[in-house]
Amino acid sequence: MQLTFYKYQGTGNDFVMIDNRSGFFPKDDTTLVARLCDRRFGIGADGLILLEDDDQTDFRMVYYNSDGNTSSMCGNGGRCIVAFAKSLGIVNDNATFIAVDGLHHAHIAEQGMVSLQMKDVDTIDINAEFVFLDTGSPHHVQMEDDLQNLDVKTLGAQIRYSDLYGKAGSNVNFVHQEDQNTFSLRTYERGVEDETLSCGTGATAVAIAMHAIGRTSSQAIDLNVQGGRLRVTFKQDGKRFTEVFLVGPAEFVFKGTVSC
Ligand SMILES: N[C@@H](CCC[C@H](N)C(=O)O)C(=O)O
Repeated sequence: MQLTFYKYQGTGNDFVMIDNRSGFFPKDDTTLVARLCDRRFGIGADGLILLEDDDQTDFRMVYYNSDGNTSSMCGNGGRCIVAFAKSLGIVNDNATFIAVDGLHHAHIAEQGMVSLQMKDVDTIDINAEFVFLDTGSPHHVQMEDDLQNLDVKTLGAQIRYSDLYGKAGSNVNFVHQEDQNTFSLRTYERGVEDETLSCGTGATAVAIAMHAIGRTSSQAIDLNVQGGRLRVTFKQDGKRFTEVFLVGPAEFVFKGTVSC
């Protein structure tokens, strides 16, 4: 089969995008997805995303990690698929789509910045050493003094596979506070099993966690990730975080065909 694909990236979190409105893609072929995402034997990406038709919304997002398995929500991928849908003429500057964690609204602003509404968060597990919360995907968040010299792959894997998270595992974020409303983070991603240059649900989790533990009182938080900068805004209603938006760039890289 000759497969046409589009490569997108959002702050360095990169994705193979496929227009599957015709339903041609073999969705259960884990080996194929993993091979397409492989950086040596395939196109190379942190994940693969199918854009599909949906009856109620503009489109459906189906997300796979680079290990070939479908997973929970991908925030950067959600921003990238909105840019992809616009390039296909499916949406203009506003989009509504369905993903594994439910309905999402998004807006494309000037210079291609995509603002994506994330799910509300009302359960935050605060511990002495870390915070755990689900922003569409599960995230462990812990503070670090020396973020730049941290062995994120080794430490992240230890936490991801620890008894804390059992079989399901978790994504793991290491955070350093820069100023009142700016944090730097590095993320180990489940399903990629490595550090990625950015994780959108991770940045969202860090922003909400830092507010929840009193590190900031701001409701507009800047996040330095390895591949750029993201912003997360939200409203707080008691223990519930609502109107959560993840904002950042989403860029087309190249289009190609591959035989598979
Ligand atoms: N890169 C993503 C997160 C993708 C899902 C994650 N790897 C998981 O399986 O939990 C993002 O931008 O949110």
